[in-house]
Amino acid sequence: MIRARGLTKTFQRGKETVEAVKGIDVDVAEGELVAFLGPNGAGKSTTLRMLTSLLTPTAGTATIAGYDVATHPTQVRARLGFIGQGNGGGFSYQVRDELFNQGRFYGLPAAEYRQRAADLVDALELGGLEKRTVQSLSGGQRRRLDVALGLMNHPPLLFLDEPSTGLDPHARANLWEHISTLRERFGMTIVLTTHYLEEADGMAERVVVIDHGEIIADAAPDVLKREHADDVVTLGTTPGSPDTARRALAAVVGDGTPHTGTVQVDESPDGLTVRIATAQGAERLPEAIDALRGVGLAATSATAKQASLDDVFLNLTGRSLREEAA
Ligand SMILES: Nc1ncnc2c1ncn2[C@@H]1O[C@H](COP(=O)(O)OP(=O)(O)OP(=O)(O)O)[C@@H](O)[C@H]1O
Repeated sequence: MIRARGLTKTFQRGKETVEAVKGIDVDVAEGELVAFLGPNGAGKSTTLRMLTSLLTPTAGTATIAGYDVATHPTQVRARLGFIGQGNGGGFSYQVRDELFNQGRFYGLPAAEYRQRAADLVDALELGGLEKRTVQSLSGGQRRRLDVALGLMNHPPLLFLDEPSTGLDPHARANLWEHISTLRERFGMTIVLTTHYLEEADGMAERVVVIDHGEIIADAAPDVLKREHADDVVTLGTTPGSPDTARRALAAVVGDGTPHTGTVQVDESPDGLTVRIATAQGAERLPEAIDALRGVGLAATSATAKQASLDDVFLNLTGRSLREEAA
């Protein structure tokens, strides 16, 4: 559905040249739900705007359903819906008129745009709001209207630029539920940008991590976490020798090479605190407790923290996405 090679965009800001996107290669297959994740200014929006033909690439190529974005923008636009950051429609218009206007814009006959508007009002739970003005809607309702507007032409491909920014957690969860339903109902390919880690983790099948205009990782969230981050198991034990604990755990955790895990033991008068960074931490926890018991150390507390996409970003860049997004 999407194929980009060496996609590049530079902007001139006064005398300074900003390399917003530096030669991105990316493919998106039909039916995929892909999240572009990265901090502010990473180049996510610029990439999306090139893929939607809104911005001409400085170098490289991108095709949508086989049509080049630079040479065939009309064919490209006919196949996609684009929901930018904070569209909102005309504030003083009624919801229903906004939807109808969008249908007219795409040249649909009246019977058809009325039917589509009714379907989308139903799918996005905008029922009862049709006669309200856009400005009177809540943030979440307005975002759902944005999505409905983007879907009036029944695009096989939908781009959403930061769909949930500014929404409270409840409205975000609700919007996601609607996006999933729409995807099942209309079988769309969806590409979105976000800087919410949990959102990319929970909702996307594939995450493309972008930093400083480059793709630094591209895989399913679970694969990214397995390959680039460790779970952390923390155990408290009764007092004893840190060296004994370390030796006992080496058999469980491995030799400290990447992906086999590392063990750190701190001693205090109350006992030992053991920190094990390893893949599949929760599964290793019982083994670790058994190994310690075998050398006379009883566990007094135990937690297993799963690796997150923030750990992935931190390990790849040395920076926390959580702090940058805050
Ligand atoms: N029209 C423009 N003129 C000059 N610089 C621009 C322009 N548009 C974007 N940039 C710069 O390009 C870089 C990438 O911006 P972009 O908006 O693509 O990032 P982003 O990852 O989408 O960030 P955000 O999450 O804040 O939307 C930034 O340094 C930005 O300041």
